[in-house]
Amino acid sequence: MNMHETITVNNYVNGAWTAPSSEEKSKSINPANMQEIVGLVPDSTLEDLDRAVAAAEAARTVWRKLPGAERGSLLYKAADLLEQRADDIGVTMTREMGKTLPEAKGETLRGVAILRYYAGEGMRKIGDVIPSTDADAFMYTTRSPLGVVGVISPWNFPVAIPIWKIAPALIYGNAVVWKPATETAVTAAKVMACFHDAGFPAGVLNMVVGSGSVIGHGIASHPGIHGVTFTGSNAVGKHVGQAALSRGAKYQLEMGGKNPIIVAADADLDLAVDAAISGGLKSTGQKCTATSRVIVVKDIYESFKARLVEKVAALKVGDGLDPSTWMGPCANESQMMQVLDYVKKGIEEGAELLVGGQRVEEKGRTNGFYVSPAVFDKVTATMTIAREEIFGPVLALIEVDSFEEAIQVANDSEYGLSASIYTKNIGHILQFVQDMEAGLVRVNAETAGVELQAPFGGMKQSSSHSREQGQAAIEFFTSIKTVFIKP
Ligand SMILES: NC(=O)C1=CN([C@@H]2O[C@H](COP(=O)(O)OP(=O)(O)OC[C@H]3O[C@@H](n4cnc5c(N)ncnc54)[C@H](OP(=O)(O)O)[C@@H]3O)[C@@H](O)[C@H]2O)C=CC1
Ligand SMILES: O=C(O)CCC(=O)C(=O)O
Repeated sequence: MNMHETITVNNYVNGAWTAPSSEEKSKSINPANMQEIVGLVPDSTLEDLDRAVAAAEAARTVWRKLPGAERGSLLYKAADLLEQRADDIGVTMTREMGKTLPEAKGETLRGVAILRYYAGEGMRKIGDVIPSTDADAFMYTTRSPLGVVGVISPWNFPVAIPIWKIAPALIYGNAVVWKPATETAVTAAKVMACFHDAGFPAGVLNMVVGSGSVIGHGIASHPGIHGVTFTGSNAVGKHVGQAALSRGAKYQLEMGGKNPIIVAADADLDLAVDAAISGGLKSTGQKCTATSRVIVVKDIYESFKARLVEKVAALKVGDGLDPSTWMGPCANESQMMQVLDYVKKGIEEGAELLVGGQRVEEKGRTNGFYVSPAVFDKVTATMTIAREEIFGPVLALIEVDSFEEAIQVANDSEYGLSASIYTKNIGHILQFVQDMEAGLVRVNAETAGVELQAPFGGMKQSSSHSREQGQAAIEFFTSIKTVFIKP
């Protein structure tokens, strides 16, 4: 396929690519070069959504009654196809939302591994035998799928996040209606094509592309959708949760983070600097698990800061398809403006910008949404850049007097998604693990980078307190049924 072909995206409903009922289309543009149109993306209507929900409703009973191993074999086929197409899908992702090609391809292969993991779930246990007080009775638990599940996914992991929602939904016997982020609808269509070519029965998985306010809201409020799983911003997540709750549907929300890395006095400084950079700036800081608060104990503050600034200043910003690029552009103009606004606010509130934080408009990069990675010094816990999710390449350095103060500052956030510490002190490690209010705590490792076989989710405002991925996913995508049988 020509790398610069403009792709027209359609919906996928009842086993077929389907033109939406509205002719309206928006352009998906390359954030590294806004003149390049990657795709034309439909603005579907509620009529399109209704068709997809009806198709899922019609398909769900036969799908649920298939043996888990048969559902799994289709997921294995989809995984093989995704693997075969990983180069093309990686390039499409980079062109559509800007992350570098190695990251985009790595994410696609992570999608393959997630599909294979959940394919295997079709052969694993779904219940327990529980002794009854009645000696003649047999009591056990089994699991029922929810029915039709709505998946609302964001643009920052356009392959991995939808797959870690769709794959468990399907393997546990649900039918799915998926609304991908408009920003990455072309990538989504290529993922959808893998499921289509794998031969899933019509109606089991449907994709409707359209705006969040129409199709996303439509999914959250649709009486034919029994469960909604969402990843994205806090404001939208809360709205989705409320809409689902008000009609008694199950919901799961994964939202923002303001993730801290604590650098203790005995940390290996080179490793800690690399972790702050990788955790905070890979994917242009556009991860919910991105490091954004770097909390450093005073003894080593100056030497950590000097090493960090030197390395950040040397990072190469550019088109993610260029192999020499370390960090790509922001995913779109509004993300870039959001980052620049936070930089401005940081300066206005008294933080000192040590490096970066500027729009990059040098030769060859005038057409993209490039921002140089930023490091702020003299950040206090009350400043906006220490409290709100920036979702961009900005690190806020916070100096503390002691390890105890570091933990207290790290917990001083409405979010609680991930947190990391660099130290060799076993006492501090144990205290960090115990006291840190976050769903994912990592010791001598960066804040980002979740493993597909482990539960993932946040505390406080970062999630609806449920967990995704690993075997934890079964809790959302099924209901427990307790069975009591007496002869
Ligand atoms: N935690 C995370 O992983 C993510 C966090 N974010 C945060 O959100 C900010 C904004 O990014 P943005 O893409 O706008 O995130 P949103 O929360 O708006 O988007 C996430 C998904 O929700 C959909 N959506 C939007 N509005 C509604 C609605 N009213 N009802 C139901 N669904 C809706 C979007 O559709 P559409 O694409 O059509 O808008 C998209 O599919 C980022 O700067 C970042 O702070 C963003 C992405 C991921
Ligand atoms: O850190 C990761 O690998 C996952 C991040 C994530 O889930 C997100 O940004 O939404």
